[in-house]
Amino acid sequence: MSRIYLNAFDMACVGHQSAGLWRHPEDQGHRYTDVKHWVELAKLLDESGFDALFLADVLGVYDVYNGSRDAAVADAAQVPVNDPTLAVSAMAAATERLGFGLTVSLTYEQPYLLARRLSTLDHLTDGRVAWNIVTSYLESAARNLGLDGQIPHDERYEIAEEYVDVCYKLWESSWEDDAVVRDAERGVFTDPAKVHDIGHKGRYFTVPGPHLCEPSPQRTPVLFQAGASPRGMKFAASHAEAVFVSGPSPKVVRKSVDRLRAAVAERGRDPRSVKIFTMLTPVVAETGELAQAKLREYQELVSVPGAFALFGGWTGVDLAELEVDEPLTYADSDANRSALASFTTADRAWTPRELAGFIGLGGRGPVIAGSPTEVADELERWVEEADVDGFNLAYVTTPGTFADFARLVVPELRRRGRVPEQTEPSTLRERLGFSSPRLAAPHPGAAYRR
Ligand SMILES: Cc1cc2nc3c(=O)[nH]c(=O)nc-3n(C[C@H](O)[C@H](O)[C@H](O)COP(=O)(O)O)c2cc1C
Repeated sequence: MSRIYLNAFDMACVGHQSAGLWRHPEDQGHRYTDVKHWVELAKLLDESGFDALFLADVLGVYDVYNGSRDAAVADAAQVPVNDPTLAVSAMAAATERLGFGLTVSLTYEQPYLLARRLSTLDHLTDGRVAWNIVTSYLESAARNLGLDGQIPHDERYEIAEEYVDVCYKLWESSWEDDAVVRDAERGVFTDPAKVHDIGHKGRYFTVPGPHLCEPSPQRTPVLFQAGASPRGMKFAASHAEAVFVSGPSPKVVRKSVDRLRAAVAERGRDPRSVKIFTMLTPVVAETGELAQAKLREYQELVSVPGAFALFGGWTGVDLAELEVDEPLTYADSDANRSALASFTTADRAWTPRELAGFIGLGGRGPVIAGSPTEVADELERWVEEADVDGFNLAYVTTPGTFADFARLVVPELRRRGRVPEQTEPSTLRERLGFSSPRLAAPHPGAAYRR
Protein backbone atom coordinates (compact mmCIF):
# COMPACT_ATOMS: atom_id res chain seq x y z
CA MET A 1 0.00 0.00 0.00
CA SER A 2 1.73 3.20 -1.08
CA ARG A 3 2.05 6.17 1.19
CA ILE A 4 -0.05 9.24 0.43
CA TYR A 5 1.76 12.53 0.98
CA LEU A 6 -0.29 15.41 2.33
CA ASN A 7 0.41 19.11 1.95
CA ALA A 8 -1.89 21.86 3.14
CA PHE A 9 -2.17 24.38 0.30
CA ASP A 10 -2.43 27.99 1.39
CA MET A 11 -1.23 31.49 0.54
CA ALA A 12 -0.44 34.60 2.61
CA CYS A 13 -3.77 36.13 1.66
CA VAL A 14 -7.47 36.15 2.62
CA GLY A 15 -9.01 34.08 -0.16
CA HIS A 16 -6.85 31.53 -1.92
CA GLN A 17 -8.82 29.07 -4.08
CA SER A 18 -12.42 29.50 -2.90
CA ALA A 19 -13.50 32.99 -3.89
CA GLY A 20 -16.05 34.62 -1.59
CA LEU A 21 -15.71 32.10 1.22
CA TRP A 22 -14.07 34.70 3.44
CA ARG A 23 -17.67 35.62 4.24
CA HIS A 24 -18.22 32.32 6.02
CA PRO A 25 -18.46 33.01 9.77
CA GLU A 26 -15.89 30.32 10.58
CA ASP A 27 -13.29 31.43 8.07
CA GLN A 28 -10.13 32.86 9.61
CA GLY A 29 -8.44 33.84 6.34
CA HIS A 30 -8.54 37.51 7.31
CA ARG A 31 -6.04 36.68 10.09
CA TYR A 32 -3.31 36.19 7.48
CA THR A 33 -1.60 39.32 8.88
CA ASP A 34 -1.33 37.74 12.35
CA VAL A 35 1.74 35.58 12.92
CA LYS A 36 -0.20 33.63 15.56
CA HIS A 37 -2.62 32.49 12.83
CA TRP A 38 0.28 30.90 10.96
CA VAL A 39 1.87 29.39 14.04
CA GLU A 40 -1.46 27.84 15.11
CA LEU A 41 -1.97 26.43 11.62
CA ALA A 42 1.56 25.02 11.48
CA LYS A 43 1.13 23.31 14.87
CA LEU A 44 -2.17 21.79 13.79
CA LEU A 45 -0.61 20.41 10.61
CA ASP A 46 2.55 19.22 12.37
CA GLU A 47 0.69 17.40 15.11
CA SER A 48 -1.77 15.75 12.75
CA GLY A 49 0.68 14.23 10.27
CA PHE A 50 0.66 16.61 7.29
CA ASP A 51 3.98 16.53 5.46
CA ALA A 52 4.19 20.19 4.53
CA LEU A 53 2.48 23.53 4.35
CA PHE A 54 2.69 24.57 0.71
CA LEU A 55 2.39 28.30 0.11
CA ALA A 56 1.48 29.76 -3.27
CA ASP A 57 2.40 33.29 -4.26
CA VAL A 58 1.81 35.88 -6.96
CA LEU A 59 3.46 39.24 -7.54
CA GLY A 60 0.55 41.07 -9.16
CA VAL A 61 -3.22 41.54 -9.03
CA TYR A 62 -5.72 39.58 -11.11
CA ASP A 63 -6.99 42.15 -13.59
CA VAL A 64 -7.93 40.18 -16.72
CA TYR A 65 -11.64 39.60 -15.96
CA ASN A 66 -13.63 42.54 -17.33
CA GLY A 67 -10.30 44.24 -17.95
CA SER A 68 -10.27 45.36 -14.32
CA ARG A 69 -8.90 44.40 -10.91
CA ASP A 70 -12.13 45.36 -9.14
CA ALA A 71 -13.59 41.87 -8.83
CA ALA A 72 -10.37 40.48 -7.37
CA VAL A 73 -9.99 43.37 -4.95
CA ALA A 74 -13.63 43.36 -3.81
CA ASP A 75 -13.61 39.59 -3.28
CA ALA A 76 -10.13 39.38 -1.72
CA ALA A 77 -9.21 36.93 -4.47
CA GLN A 78 -5.47 36.52 -3.78
CA VAL A 79 -5.20 40.20 -2.97
CA PRO A 80 -4.22 41.63 -0.50
CA VAL A 81 -1.29 39.20 -0.44
CA ASN A 82 1.74 39.27 1.81
CA ASP A 83 5.17 37.77 1.27
CA PRO A 84 4.80 34.03 1.98
CA THR A 85 8.29 33.42 3.33
CA LEU A 86 8.40 35.71 6.33
CA ALA A 87 6.16 33.75 8.71
CA VAL A 88 8.09 30.54 8.07
CA SER A 89 10.72 31.01 10.78
CA ALA A 90 8.03 31.54 13.39
CA MET A 91 6.19 28.43 12.19
CA ALA A 92 9.40 26.42 12.16
CA ALA A 93 10.21 27.41 15.73
CA ALA A 94 6.84 26.02 16.86
CA THR A 95 7.08 22.71 14.97
CA GLU A 96 9.50 19.82 14.51
CA ARG A 97 8.50 17.88 11.43
CA LEU A 98 6.38 19.99 9.14
CA GLY A 99 7.95 20.99 5.83
CA PHE A 100 7.42 24.35 4.15
CA GLY A 101 6.94 24.50 0.39
CA LEU A 102 7.56 28.08 -0.67
CA THR A 103 6.51 29.39 -4.04
CA VAL A 104 9.00 31.97 -5.24
CA SER A 105 9.02 33.17 -8.82
CA LEU A 106 12.44 33.37 -10.40
CA THR A 107 11.39 35.84 -13.06
CA TYR A 108 11.84 39.02 -11.08
CA GLU A 109 14.65 38.37 -8.62
CA GLN A 110 18.39 37.77 -8.95
CA PRO A 111 19.44 34.21 -8.07
CA TYR A 112 22.14 35.46 -5.72
CA LEU A 113 19.49 36.99 -3.45
CA LEU A 114 16.98 34.17 -3.66
CA ALA A 115 19.67 31.54 -2.98
CA ARG A 116 20.60 33.38 0.21
CA ARG A 117 16.98 33.69 1.34
CA LEU A 118 16.33 30.00 0.84
CA SER A 119 19.60 28.97 2.52
CA THR A 120 18.65 31.15 5.47
CA LEU A 121 15.27 29.45 5.73
CA ASP A 122 16.83 26.03 5.36
CA HIS A 123 19.03 26.87 8.37
CA LEU A 124 16.19 28.29 10.42
CA THR A 125 13.88 25.33 9.72
CA ASP A 126 16.55 22.64 10.22
CA GLY A 127 16.28 21.57 6.61
CA ARG A 128 12.52 21.61 6.15
CA VAL A 129 12.25 23.95 3.18
CA ALA A 130 11.20 23.34 -0.40
CA TRP A 131 11.30 25.86 -3.20
CA ASN A 132 8.36 25.72 -5.58
CA ILE A 133 10.00 26.98 -8.75
CA VAL A 134 7.59 29.08 -10.80
CA THR A 135 8.03 31.63 -13.54
CA SER A 136 4.86 33.72 -12.90
CA TYR A 137 1.89 34.29 -15.17
CA LEU A 138 0.42 37.74 -14.46
CA GLU A 139 0.94 40.68 -16.83
CA SER A 140 0.26 43.00 -13.91
CA ALA A 141 3.29 41.59 -12.09
CA ALA A 142 5.56 42.15 -15.08
CA ARG A 143 4.41 45.74 -15.49
CA ASN A 144 4.98 46.62 -11.84
CA LEU A 145 8.38 45.01 -11.88
CA GLY A 146 9.74 47.28 -14.53
CA LEU A 147 8.87 45.45 -17.76
CA ASP A 148 6.50 46.44 -20.56
CA GLY A 149 4.86 43.04 -20.35
CA GLN A 150 5.63 39.45 -19.52
CA ILE A 151 8.76 37.78 -20.80
CA PRO A 152 7.51 35.24 -23.36
CA HIS A 153 6.39 31.98 -21.79
CA ASP A 154 9.08 29.66 -23.11
CA GLU A 155 11.87 32.17 -22.67
CA ARG A 156 11.00 32.35 -18.97
CA TYR A 157 11.90 28.68 -18.78
CA GLU A 158 15.19 29.32 -20.63
CA ILE A 159 15.99 31.89 -17.96
CA ALA A 160 14.92 29.35 -15.34
CA GLU A 161 17.44 26.80 -16.62
CA GLU A 162 20.33 29.21 -16.11
CA TYR A 163 18.84 30.51 -12.87
CA VAL A 164 18.81 27.12 -11.18
CA ASP A 165 22.30 26.46 -12.47
CA VAL A 166 23.53 29.55 -10.63
CA CYS A 167 21.68 28.41 -7.51
CA TYR A 168 23.21 24.91 -7.67
CA LYS A 169 26.67 26.44 -7.92
CA LEU A 170 25.99 28.64 -4.89
CA TRP A 171 24.34 25.94 -2.81
CA GLU A 172 26.37 22.90 -3.74
CA SER A 173 29.86 23.99 -4.73
CA SER A 174 30.75 27.29 -3.13
CA TRP A 175 31.33 26.20 0.45
CA GLU A 176 32.94 22.89 1.30
CA ASP A 177 31.29 20.84 4.03
CA ASP A 178 34.12 21.46 6.48
CA ALA A 179 34.72 25.12 5.60
CA VAL A 180 33.51 26.37 8.97
CA VAL A 181 36.12 25.32 11.55
CA ARG A 182 35.46 27.72 14.46
CA ASP A 183 39.06 27.40 15.55
CA ALA A 184 39.37 29.96 18.32
CA GLU A 185 43.05 29.23 18.92
CA ARG A 186 44.06 29.96 15.35
CA GLY A 187 41.51 32.76 15.07
CA VAL A 188 39.84 31.11 12.08
CA PHE A 189 36.11 30.83 11.96
CA THR A 190 35.95 29.76 8.31
CA ASP A 191 38.86 28.32 6.34
CA PRO A 192 39.25 30.73 3.40
CA ALA A 193 40.67 27.91 1.22
CA LYS A 194 37.34 26.10 1.46
CA VAL A 195 35.11 28.91 0.23
CA HIS A 196 35.06 29.14 -3.55
CA ASP A 197 33.97 31.68 -6.12
CA ILE A 198 31.39 30.22 -8.45
CA GLY A 199 32.60 32.25 -11.44
CA HIS A 200 29.28 32.22 -13.25
CA LYS A 201 28.97 34.26 -16.41
CA GLY A 202 26.03 33.31 -18.59
CA ARG A 203 23.46 34.74 -20.94
CA TYR A 204 21.20 36.13 -18.23
CA PHE A 205 23.23 36.21 -15.01
CA THR A 206 26.70 37.08 -13.80
CA VAL A 207 27.74 35.91 -10.36
CA PRO A 208 31.51 35.83 -9.89
CA GLY A 209 31.73 35.40 -6.12
CA PRO A 210 30.90 32.88 -3.43
CA HIS A 211 27.61 32.11 -1.70
CA LEU A 212 26.98 34.28 1.33
CA CYS A 213 25.70 31.40 3.47
CA GLU A 214 27.48 28.43 4.95
CA PRO A 215 25.99 25.05 3.94
CA SER A 216 22.50 24.47 5.33
CA PRO A 217 21.13 21.02 6.22
CA GLN A 218 19.79 20.29 2.75
CA ARG A 219 22.08 22.73 0.89
CA THR A 220 19.70 22.82 -2.08
CA PRO A 221 16.14 23.02 -0.73
CA VAL A 222 13.76 20.34 -1.98
CA LEU A 223 12.88 21.41 -5.51
CA PHE A 224 9.22 21.55 -6.33
CA GLN A 225 7.99 22.78 -9.68
CA ALA A 226 4.53 23.85 -10.82
CA GLY A 227 3.85 24.41 -14.48
CA ALA A 228 2.84 21.62 -16.82
CA SER A 229 3.01 23.11 -20.33
CA PRO A 230 5.31 21.13 -22.65
CA ARG A 231 8.19 23.52 -21.86
CA GLY A 232 7.35 23.51 -18.17
CA MET A 233 7.42 19.75 -18.13
CA LYS A 234 10.80 19.64 -19.83
CA PHE A 235 12.14 21.85 -17.06
CA ALA A 236 10.51 19.70 -14.38
CA ALA A 237 11.91 16.51 -15.88
CA SER A 238 15.46 17.79 -15.32
CA HIS A 239 15.15 19.66 -12.07
CA ALA A 240 12.07 18.82 -10.01
CA GLU A 241 12.15 16.41 -7.10
CA ALA A 242 8.43 17.00 -6.65
CA VAL A 243 5.85 18.45 -8.99
CA PHE A 244 2.58 20.20 -8.32
CA VAL A 245 -0.10 19.69 -10.97
CA SER A 246 -3.81 20.37 -11.08
CA GLY A 247 -6.78 19.30 -13.12
CA PRO A 248 -10.49 18.70 -12.76
CA SER A 249 -10.41 14.90 -13.12
CA PRO A 250 -7.99 11.98 -12.67
CA LYS A 251 -8.10 11.46 -16.42
CA VAL A 252 -6.83 14.99 -17.14
CA VAL A 253 -4.16 14.83 -14.45
CA ARG A 254 -3.05 11.34 -15.57
CA LYS A 255 -2.07 12.72 -18.96
CA SER A 256 0.34 15.19 -17.39
CA VAL A 257 1.64 12.60 -14.95
CA ASP A 258 2.38 10.03 -17.67
CA ARG A 259 4.17 12.60 -19.80
CA LEU A 260 6.14 13.85 -16.84
CA ARG A 261 7.26 10.45 -15.57
CA ALA A 262 8.32 9.47 -19.10
CA ALA A 263 10.33 12.70 -19.47
CA VAL A 264 12.01 12.12 -16.09
CA ALA A 265 13.01 8.59 -17.14
CA GLU A 266 14.40 9.91 -20.43
CA ARG A 267 16.83 12.00 -18.41
CA GLY A 268 18.08 8.94 -16.58
CA ARG A 269 16.25 9.71 -13.37
CA ASP A 270 13.97 7.29 -11.54
CA PRO A 271 10.44 8.41 -12.50
CA ARG A 272 9.05 7.19 -9.17
CA SER A 273 11.54 9.30 -7.22
CA VAL A 274 9.73 12.44 -8.39
CA LYS A 275 6.74 12.92 -6.11
CA ILE A 276 3.68 14.30 -7.83
CA PHE A 277 1.04 16.24 -5.93
CA THR A 278 -2.32 17.24 -7.32
CA MET A 279 -4.68 19.86 -5.95
CA LEU A 280 -7.90 18.77 -4.24
CA THR A 281 -10.31 20.37 -1.78
CA PRO A 282 -11.86 18.09 0.84
CA VAL A 283 -15.21 18.81 2.51
CA VAL A 284 -15.60 16.21 5.22
CA ALA A 285 -18.05 15.62 8.05
CA GLU A 286 -19.01 12.69 10.27
CA THR A 287 -21.52 11.41 7.70
CA GLY A 288 -21.94 11.78 3.95
CA GLU A 289 -25.23 13.67 4.46
CA LEU A 290 -23.63 16.19 6.79
CA ALA A 291 -20.79 16.71 4.33
CA GLN A 292 -23.23 17.32 1.47
CA ALA A 293 -25.14 19.83 3.61
CA LYS A 294 -21.87 21.60 4.40
CA LEU A 295 -21.00 21.68 0.71
CA ARG A 296 -24.36 23.28 -0.14
CA GLU A 297 -23.79 25.91 2.53
CA TYR A 298 -20.35 26.68 1.07
CA GLN A 299 -21.66 26.84 -2.50
CA GLU A 300 -24.05 29.63 -1.52
CA LEU A 301 -21.13 31.80 -0.51
CA VAL A 302 -19.12 31.44 -3.72
CA SER A 303 -18.36 34.67 -5.52
CA VAL A 304 -18.51 33.99 -9.25
CA PRO A 305 -16.84 37.32 -10.18
CA GLY A 306 -14.04 36.50 -7.74
CA ALA A 307 -13.65 33.03 -9.25
CA PHE A 308 -13.64 34.45 -12.77
CA ALA A 309 -11.05 37.00 -11.69
CA LEU A 310 -8.79 34.14 -10.61
CA PHE A 311 -9.44 32.20 -13.80
CA GLY A 312 -8.58 35.26 -15.90
CA GLY A 313 -5.25 35.65 -14.14
CA TRP A 314 -4.35 31.97 -14.40
CA THR A 315 -5.22 31.56 -18.05
CA GLY A 316 -5.16 35.06 -19.54
CA VAL A 317 -8.76 34.45 -20.72
CA ASP A 318 -11.44 37.03 -19.87
CA LEU A 319 -14.61 34.98 -19.36
CA ALA A 320 -16.66 38.19 -19.62
CA GLU A 321 -15.98 38.11 -23.36
CA LEU A 322 -17.62 34.71 -23.84
CA GLU A 323 -21.29 33.76 -24.03
CA VAL A 324 -22.27 31.84 -20.95
CA ASP A 325 -22.64 28.54 -22.84
CA GLU A 326 -19.80 29.11 -25.30
CA PRO A 327 -17.03 26.49 -25.04
CA LEU A 328 -13.55 27.80 -24.32
CA THR A 329 -10.82 27.34 -26.88
CA TYR A 330 -7.11 26.91 -26.30
CA ALA A 331 -4.59 29.48 -27.52
CA ASP A 332 -0.97 29.81 -26.42
CA SER A 333 -0.48 32.74 -24.08
CA ASP A 334 2.12 34.04 -21.67
CA ALA A 335 -0.05 32.99 -18.74
CA ASN A 336 -0.35 29.49 -17.27
CA ARG A 337 -0.78 27.32 -20.35
CA SER A 338 -1.45 24.07 -18.53
CA ALA A 339 -4.28 25.74 -16.57
CA LEU A 340 -6.08 26.62 -19.79
CA ALA A 341 -5.27 23.28 -21.41
CA SER A 342 -6.88 21.41 -18.52
CA PHE A 343 -10.25 23.05 -19.37
CA THR A 344 -9.94 22.86 -23.17
CA THR A 345 -7.69 20.40 -24.95
CA ALA A 346 -6.90 17.94 -22.15
CA ASP A 347 -10.36 16.38 -22.15
CA ARG A 348 -13.24 18.61 -23.19
CA ALA A 349 -13.95 22.32 -23.62
CA TRP A 350 -15.71 23.86 -20.62
CA THR A 351 -18.17 26.80 -20.80
CA PRO A 352 -18.29 29.80 -18.44
CA ARG A 353 -21.48 28.38 -16.90
CA GLU A 354 -19.73 25.10 -16.09
CA LEU A 355 -16.64 26.89 -14.82
CA ALA A 356 -18.78 29.04 -12.52
CA GLY A 357 -20.03 25.86 -10.87
CA PHE A 358 -16.58 24.31 -10.63
CA ILE A 359 -13.79 26.78 -9.89
CA GLY A 360 -15.67 28.77 -7.23
CA LEU A 361 -14.76 26.16 -4.64
CA GLY A 362 -11.25 24.77 -4.75
CA GLY A 363 -10.11 26.52 -7.94
CA ARG A 364 -8.86 24.26 -10.73
CA GLY A 365 -8.98 21.07 -8.69
CA PRO A 366 -11.94 18.90 -7.63
CA VAL A 367 -13.95 19.20 -4.42
CA ILE A 368 -14.45 15.88 -2.65
CA ALA A 369 -17.33 15.96 -0.17
CA GLY A 370 -18.17 12.99 2.02
CA SER A 371 -17.72 11.02 5.19
CA PRO A 372 -14.17 10.14 6.26
CA THR A 373 -14.34 6.79 4.47
CA GLU A 374 -15.83 8.31 1.33
CA VAL A 375 -13.12 10.98 1.20
CA ALA A 376 -10.39 8.41 1.84
CA ASP A 377 -11.86 6.21 -0.93
CA GLU A 378 -11.76 9.15 -3.34
CA LEU A 379 -8.17 10.00 -2.45
CA GLU A 380 -7.21 6.38 -3.09
CA ARG A 381 -9.05 6.45 -6.41
CA TRP A 382 -7.14 9.56 -7.46
CA VAL A 383 -3.82 7.98 -6.45
CA GLU A 384 -4.70 4.94 -8.51
CA GLU A 385 -6.23 6.60 -11.57
CA ALA A 386 -4.05 9.71 -11.81
CA ASP A 387 -0.88 7.96 -10.54
CA VAL A 388 -0.09 10.77 -8.11
CA ASP A 389 1.86 10.45 -4.84
CA GLY A 390 -0.06 12.96 -2.82
CA PHE A 391 -2.23 16.02 -2.59
CA ASN A 392 -2.00 19.73 -2.10
CA LEU A 393 -5.20 20.09 -0.10
CA ALA A 394 -6.80 23.47 -0.65
CA TYR A 395 -9.23 24.93 1.85
CA VAL A 396 -12.78 26.22 1.72
CA THR A 397 -12.44 27.80 5.13
CA THR A 398 -9.17 28.06 7.00
CA PRO A 399 -8.20 26.48 9.28
CA GLY A 400 -11.56 24.65 9.29
CA THR A 401 -10.94 22.51 6.21
CA PHE A 402 -7.52 21.43 7.50
CA ALA A 403 -8.80 20.79 11.04
CA ASP A 404 -11.68 18.64 9.73
CA PHE A 405 -9.31 16.69 7.51
CA ALA A 406 -6.83 16.18 10.36
CA ARG A 407 -9.54 15.01 12.78
CA LEU A 408 -11.58 12.84 10.43
CA VAL A 409 -9.58 11.72 7.39
CA VAL A 410 -5.98 11.37 8.61
CA PRO A 411 -6.96 8.64 11.15
CA GLU A 412 -8.81 6.78 8.37
CA LEU A 413 -5.77 7.03 6.07
CA ARG A 414 -3.59 5.77 8.92
CA ARG A 415 -5.89 2.78 9.39
CA ARG A 416 -5.39 2.04 5.70
CA GLY A 417 -1.61 2.29 5.98
CA ARG A 418 -1.50 5.35 3.72
CA VAL A 419 -0.19 7.82 6.29
CA PRO A 420 2.43 6.76 8.86
CA GLU A 421 2.10 7.28 12.58
CA GLN A 422 4.08 10.30 13.77
CA THR A 423 7.55 10.06 12.25
CA GLU A 424 10.93 11.11 13.69
CA PRO A 425 11.94 14.68 12.84
CA SER A 426 13.99 14.80 9.65
CA THR A 427 14.75 17.06 6.75
CA LEU A 428 11.94 17.54 4.26
CA ARG A 429 13.91 15.72 1.57
CA GLU A 430 14.14 12.61 3.76
CA ARG A 431 10.49 12.91 4.70
CA LEU A 432 9.64 12.75 1.02
CA GLY A 433 11.42 9.41 0.70
CA PHE A 434 14.92 10.41 -0.36
CA SER A 435 17.72 8.62 1.48
CA SER A 436 19.84 11.70 2.18
CA PRO A 437 19.19 15.31 3.21
CA ARG A 438 21.19 16.34 0.15
CA LEU A 439 20.38 16.25 -3.55
CA ALA A 440 21.07 12.81 -4.96
CA ALA A 441 22.78 11.92 -8.25
CA PRO A 442 21.75 11.83 -11.07
CA HIS A 443 20.06 15.14 -10.28
CA PRO A 444 21.95 17.82 -12.27
CA GLY A 445 22.48 19.91 -9.12
CA ALA A 446 24.37 17.08 -7.45
CA ALA A 447 27.01 17.25 -10.19
CA TYR A 448 28.29 20.54 -8.73
CA ARG A 449 29.19 18.98 -5.40
CA ARG A 450 32.91 18.98 -4.55
C1 LIG B 1 -0.69 23.63 -10.15
C2 LIG B 1 0.05 24.88 -10.46
C3 LIG B 1 0.28 25.83 -9.46
C4 LIG B 1 0.96 27.00 -9.74
N1 LIG B 1 1.16 27.92 -8.74
C5 LIG B 1 1.77 29.08 -9.01
C6 LIG B 1 1.96 30.09 -8.02
O1 LIG B 1 1.57 29.94 -6.87
N2 LIG B 1 2.56 31.24 -8.39
C7 LIG B 1 3.02 31.45 -9.66
O2 LIG B 1 3.57 32.52 -9.93
N3 LIG B 1 2.85 30.51 -10.60
C8 LIG B 1 2.26 29.35 -10.32
N4 LIG B 1 2.09 28.42 -11.30
C9 LIG B 1 2.47 28.69 -12.71
C10 LIG B 1 3.95 28.79 -12.94
O3 LIG B 1 4.31 30.10 -12.66
C11 LIG B 1 4.40 28.50 -14.29
O4 LIG B 1 5.80 28.64 -14.29
C12 LIG B 1 3.86 29.39 -15.43
O5 LIG B 1 2.58 29.82 -15.27
C13 LIG B 1 3.83 28.58 -16.64
O6 LIG B 1 3.06 27.44 -16.42
P1 LIG B 1 2.86 26.43 -17.55
O7 LIG B 1 4.21 25.82 -17.79
O8 LIG B 1 1.86 25.42 -17.05
O9 LIG B 1 2.37 27.25 -18.68
C14 LIG B 1 1.42 27.23 -11.04
C15 LIG B 1 1.21 26.29 -12.05
C16 LIG B 1 0.54 25.12 -11.77
C17 LIG B 1 0.34 24.13 -12.87
